[in-house]
Amino acid sequence: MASSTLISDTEQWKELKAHVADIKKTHLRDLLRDDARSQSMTVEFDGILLDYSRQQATLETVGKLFKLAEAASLKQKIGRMYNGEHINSTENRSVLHVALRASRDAVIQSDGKNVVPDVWKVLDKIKEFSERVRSGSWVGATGKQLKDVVAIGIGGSFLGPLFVHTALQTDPEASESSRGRQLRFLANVDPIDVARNITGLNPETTLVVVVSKTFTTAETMLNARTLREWISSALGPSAVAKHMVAVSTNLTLVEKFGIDPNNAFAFWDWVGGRYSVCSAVGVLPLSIQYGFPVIEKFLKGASSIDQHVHSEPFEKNIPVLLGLLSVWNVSFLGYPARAILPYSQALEKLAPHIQQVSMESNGKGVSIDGVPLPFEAGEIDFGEPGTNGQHSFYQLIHQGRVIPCDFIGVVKSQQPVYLKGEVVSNHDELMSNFFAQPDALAYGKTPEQLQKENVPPHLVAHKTFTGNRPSVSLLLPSLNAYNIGQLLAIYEHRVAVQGFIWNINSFDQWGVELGKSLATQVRKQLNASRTKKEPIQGFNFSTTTMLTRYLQASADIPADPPTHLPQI
Ligand SMILES: O=P(O)(O)OC[C@H]1O[C@](O)(CO)[C@@H](O)[C@@H]1O
Repeated sequence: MASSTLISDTEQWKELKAHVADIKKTHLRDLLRDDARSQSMTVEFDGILLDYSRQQATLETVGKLFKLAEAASLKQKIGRMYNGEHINSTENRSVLHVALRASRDAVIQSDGKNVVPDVWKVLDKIKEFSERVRSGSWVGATGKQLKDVVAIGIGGSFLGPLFVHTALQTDPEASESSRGRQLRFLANVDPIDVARNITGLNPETTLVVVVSKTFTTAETMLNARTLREWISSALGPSAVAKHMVAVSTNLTLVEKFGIDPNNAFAFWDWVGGRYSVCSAVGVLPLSIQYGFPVIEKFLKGASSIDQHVHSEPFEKNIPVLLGLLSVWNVSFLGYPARAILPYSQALEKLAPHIQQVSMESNGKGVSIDGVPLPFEAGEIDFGEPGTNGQHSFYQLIHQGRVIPCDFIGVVKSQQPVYLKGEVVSNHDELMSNFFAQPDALAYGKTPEQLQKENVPPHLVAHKTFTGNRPSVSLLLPSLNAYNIGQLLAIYEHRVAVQGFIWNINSFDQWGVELGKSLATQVRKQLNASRTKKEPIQGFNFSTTTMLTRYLQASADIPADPPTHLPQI
């Protein structure tokens, strides 16, 4: 496909469009009778089992999707990513998060330079620094050990590390190695988030890690200044050197902020924010919390999937299959959302993280060449761990709108519980639901079945489940650092695959800029109105009314208040 051609203009896309009518005639209830079909829709790699037999798809559909992948030059695009070409064309950058978890001897080029030695230089520095903090050879300004870490960052500088931290917290090895330590995340510029983060912490024993790719993000920088004040008002300004470190691509601004460049951990413009958890963004705070050896396992898990995506034929390639099926669901079957449903409480932050990875990457309206898309790209991602979600939004998924679901299960619980006399273990109870829900969605329940059960006629319609609702199931052997890395990389690559098929740029995010610049105008107005009583100017009636009310109702706040930090 020539780069300026819309994928929707290709024969392969049109064939899939025409094929939708064939699929609409089928029901998963019938498709699932064909064991040979189901068997060929099961793929295993490195301990992970993917079953996509509950997709509204036949083997013919999958064949057509592979042809679409060919038309979209998917293999070549994946290759171009791994070769360090500037596939993020609107920012003129390579996209090389795979280099962040490559082995020490790998060679991955960006702009003619092997970037792997730079990656390992930073990883070695993190290993050394995290060991010093953990062992107490790096202490705070008053000589006390730094037991607690507050990581300040937002978006990609927050969600990925929070996901991995939450997933590791209950892993036996990780929880053992983090005994006596706390890791907190300060993301929102809301001062309540500051209050929540510093409550119960002592500046003397706290290390603040400021994480920002650009080191200009308004929320992060204000939070960084706030915690700098928290430290220096308690321990004196010179304490900042011992209590604040940074992760950024912009080391000049780090130094300007007052953080010693020796205590800064670099990453590079070829790492997108939402793909940065495997850089110092995630590896530094997580290594301080859990120790570098645990986090190295996480990187190895992600690397295993990186190699799989790059080399495995599409028929057996888990992220490619998942990506193609998502394109099928969104662009052909017209399902705009996707539910991420991990049957593991440890994965409670997976959906929020993937929400950014997916929606910031693929929520685009034009092709990579700037041509408006005549089809919808991207999807609405949301989710909750099972079984909690079952008692919340599953009603809509079962009887309301059709939402393709990702069911993620784990064979061995991080924290098994067995109670003598119970029918099954607590984890088996959880997993009973993991196995049941996909079939409930696929098969549904017919009026005939209900009548046989003597359901009163006036309730039959209410109790009918139409079924034919698609899902995929992913079964992980366990949930240790390695598996968490695998899961992360599966989702990262799946999202990229979708973008490659849609021929959009999944690696820029211009859509976040407009709101930011309007907030700058409001910030200026608030300052001018509070300090110089300047009238509100340049806003429409609605915003002017709201701003007026806000300023009038908070007129008791002094124009130049003294520094005040949360007191709870
Ligand atoms: O790491 P930074 O530069 O502070 O950016 C934080 C986040 O802000 C965004 O630019 C969106 O506003 C994300 O893409 C990014 O992850």
